[in-house]
Amino acid sequence: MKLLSAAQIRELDQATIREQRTTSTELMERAATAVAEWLLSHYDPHTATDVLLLCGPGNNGGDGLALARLLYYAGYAVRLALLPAEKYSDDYQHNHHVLPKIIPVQELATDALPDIQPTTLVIDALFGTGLTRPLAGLPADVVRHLNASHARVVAIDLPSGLLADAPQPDPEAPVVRAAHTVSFGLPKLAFLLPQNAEYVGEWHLQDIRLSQQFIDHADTPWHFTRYTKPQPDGWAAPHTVPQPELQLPRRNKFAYKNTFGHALLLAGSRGKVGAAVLSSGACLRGGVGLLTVAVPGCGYDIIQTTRPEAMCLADTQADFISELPDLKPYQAIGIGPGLGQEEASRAVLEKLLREAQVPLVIDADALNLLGAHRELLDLLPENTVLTPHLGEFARLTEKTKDDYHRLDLLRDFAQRHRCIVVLKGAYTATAAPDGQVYFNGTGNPGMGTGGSGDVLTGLLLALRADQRLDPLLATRLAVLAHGRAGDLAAAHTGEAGLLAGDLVQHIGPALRELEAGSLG
Ligand SMILES: NC(=O)C1=CN([C@@H]2O[C@H](COP(=O)(O)OP(=O)(O)OC[C@H]3O[C@@H](n4cnc5c(N)ncnc54)[C@H](OP(=O)(O)O)[C@@H]3O)[C@@H](O)[C@H]2O)[C@@H](O)CC1
Ligand SMILES: Nc1ncnc2c1ncn2[C@@H]1O[C@H](COP(=O)(O)OP(=O)(O)O)[C@@H](O)[C@H]1O
Ligand SMILES: [K+]
Repeated sequence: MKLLSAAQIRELDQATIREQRTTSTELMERAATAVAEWLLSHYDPHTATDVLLLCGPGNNGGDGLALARLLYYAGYAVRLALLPAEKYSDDYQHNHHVLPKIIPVQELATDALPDIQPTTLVIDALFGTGLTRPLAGLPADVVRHLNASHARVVAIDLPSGLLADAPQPDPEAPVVRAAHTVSFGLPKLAFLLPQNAEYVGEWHLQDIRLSQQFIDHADTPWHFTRYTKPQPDGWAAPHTVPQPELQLPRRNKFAYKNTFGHALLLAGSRGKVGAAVLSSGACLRGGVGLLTVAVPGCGYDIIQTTRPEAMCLADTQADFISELPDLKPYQAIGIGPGLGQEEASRAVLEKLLREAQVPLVIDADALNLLGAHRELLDLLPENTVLTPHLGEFARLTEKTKDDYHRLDLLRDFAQRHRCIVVLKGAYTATAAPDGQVYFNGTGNPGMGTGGSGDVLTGLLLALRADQRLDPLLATRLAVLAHGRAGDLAAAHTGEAGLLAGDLVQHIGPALRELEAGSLG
């Protein structure tokens, strides 16, 4: 699904109204109803006995007013605190007019801030996508007061004070710290960045039937991929995004192992042969036709014992890789997990970049070697896949000012070097050579454990060797399936107990789901 800018979201609202011959008032009612439904399924009116709605003067505040009415009729004890302003949006005024008179309303002032107890459920409807400047004066006082209360906050659309698509111009200005953000239709770029996690909390999307036609035609470099469980009868909600062609093709009855390719993995050094074990396991479970693992001498027996399905080439050096095998047999080559940064291994990497005629996957120490020898970047063959985590990415580029700056660097790097960069993290961002960026919605914090990245490299290598998949599809599928394997594994082990080896065990089921699954 696409991520749109604040300006595009405003146009989307207008397009929806035009296309569906509805009114902005009706659209606001849909939005408020969607939030009310979410609240009803998360907070029982009998236990949420004090619900305070903070409303600003625009349509976000209008959502809050409409929601107050709906919650009142649903049996919640609601009260309102309104920001005074010179002008209010039309729909705000409408919803103010139709508010049941019985709901207590307070006008906010610096010396009249609302009573907020830790047990109060606060709905933040101060500002949404219409924020034009950092919060100051009374709105800032209200937000500071709210944040100091430690009450549970549910933000409508966006935590107030946060921009949907850009860094905060004034880092000192306050932003609401929400436990939950309930947003409409599409996620916002701001939700996916670690620097905003403390404000956004958990985010949730509610469908309000925004114009699919507008979304389909909207121009944006940002995309979000999540896994949604297929409905039993193949039914998909009408206003989820059209199903992108992000499925693993089923295996043809007469497919032979050549179809799935012969991969070469160069991995491991003394003390880090485990990385080669994990990565090769993932490659095999990823469905590769044949796998050869090149390891230093010390890794030979280990690979032969733990991965009988793979062939193994032992380097003449015992502790690190110093030789590049003959590349002719292979359809894809991966290098990096546990490699170490010996000069001889750097030379192998350079030779590989100069000689390889097939897809490459570059990870871990191979990335660190590229960072330390930037002249090698000019040798990267087109569509090479690089899989840095944040630290490796900083070594490849520069120290970043904030998450938005990092995204700029990411797009720039992929475009300049004509390669695919998988920037790993909670919402792994895959940048394509054309500057498009795909955030991944699968995975969990249990995957923050040694070896998880090695597993991704192996899986990616398998899908890059698969002759049926193009480079970007293979990469996006691998990232999606890797996270999904993490989610399936965590269902058994819990997040804390998750090991990278568990990811390997769940790659098969994750890929099987993607064969039949639907994605949005
Ligand atoms: N459109 C639709 O049909 C639908 C929209 N929906 C909802 O509308 C929301 C967007 O509404 P919106 O565009 O009215 O903007 P909103 O976030 O309420 O803020 C604008 C107001 O705040 C003011 N203001 C801004 N910055 C300020 C500051 N720092 N300090 C003080 N004031 C500041 C600004 O005043 P001004 O800048 O003119 O001074 C203006 O009065 C969106 O997030 C979603 O919740 C849903 O109902 C679905 C249907
Ligand atoms: N909080 C999280 N949510 C989702 N995925 C995560 C999270 N933390 C880590 N991961 C995933 O786990 C993997 C960790 O990779 P990496 O940092 O290279 O680990 P290692 O070097 O130990 O193999 C990446 O694919 C990353 O996206
Ligand atoms: K808000």
